[in-house]
Amino acid sequence: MWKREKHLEVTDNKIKNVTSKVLSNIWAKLEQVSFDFTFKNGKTERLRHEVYGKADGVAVLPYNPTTKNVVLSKQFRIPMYVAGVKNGFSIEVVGGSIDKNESPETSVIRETKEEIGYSISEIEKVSTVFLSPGLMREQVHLYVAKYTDEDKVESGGGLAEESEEITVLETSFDEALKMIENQEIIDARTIMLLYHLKVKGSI
Ligand SMILES: Nc1nc2c(ncn2[C@@H]2O[C@H](COP(=O)(O)OP(=O)(O)O[C@H]3O[C@H](CO)[C@@H](O)[C@H](O)[C@@H]3O)[C@@H](O)[C@H]2O)c(=O)[nH]1
Ligand SMILES: [Mg+2]
Repeated sequence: MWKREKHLEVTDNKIKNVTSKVLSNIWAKLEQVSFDFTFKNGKTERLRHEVYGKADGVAVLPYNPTTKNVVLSKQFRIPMYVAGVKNGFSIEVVGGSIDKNESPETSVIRETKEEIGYSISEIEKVSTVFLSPGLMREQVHLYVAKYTDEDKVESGGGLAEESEEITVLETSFDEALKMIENQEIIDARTIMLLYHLKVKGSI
């Protein structure tokens, strides 16, 4: 199982007496964490902060170096809708929450088949990132993966039993980059992975 090396030495003397109270635990857990924080001037204060999260997540950008295409997905995102953005429809990389007892790699392969119908095997790790460090404890493992047309084995579209309705969107890499510039793509994971391919010159 993936584990980030913890840098406890940095915070050892600054943070003490960490306690947590669960405020809500329906889909994910919302905790109120209390802790003693010692400021640079030596003063210590008891602080409280809300932290939200479920499991960690994965996201993957499949790319085809021969056709210079990438495969994205389009789906309704209620948090975006509530924020008043783009009618709530978001163009994104494949991704989701890691199931219990699943490795990030197995999760990437499962989500790719469920959401866009591709069977991928050559996955390449890019990074593990926090998307909203002031709110979320979730860490998202980011990947890119080469695919060919032969890897399309199912229609995709997401799981009906999870009320998912996903449109598969195969598009040229250049077109995807333009969609970042014109704000059609505003999901951070998607922007990171498209720019990763560009910087590395992988496509
Ligand atoms: N987030 C969320 N999802 C819910 C809820 N109730 C049901 N779901 C359903 O659970 C499924 C989750 O699908 P995934 O593919 O696993 O996740 P995702 O929504 O694509 O991924 C996003 O949310 C994950 C947490 O749920 C994150 O781990 C991931 O990084 C990303 O932000 C979706 O069909 C979603 O509608 C809820 O209260 N909250
Ligand atoms: Mg998903």
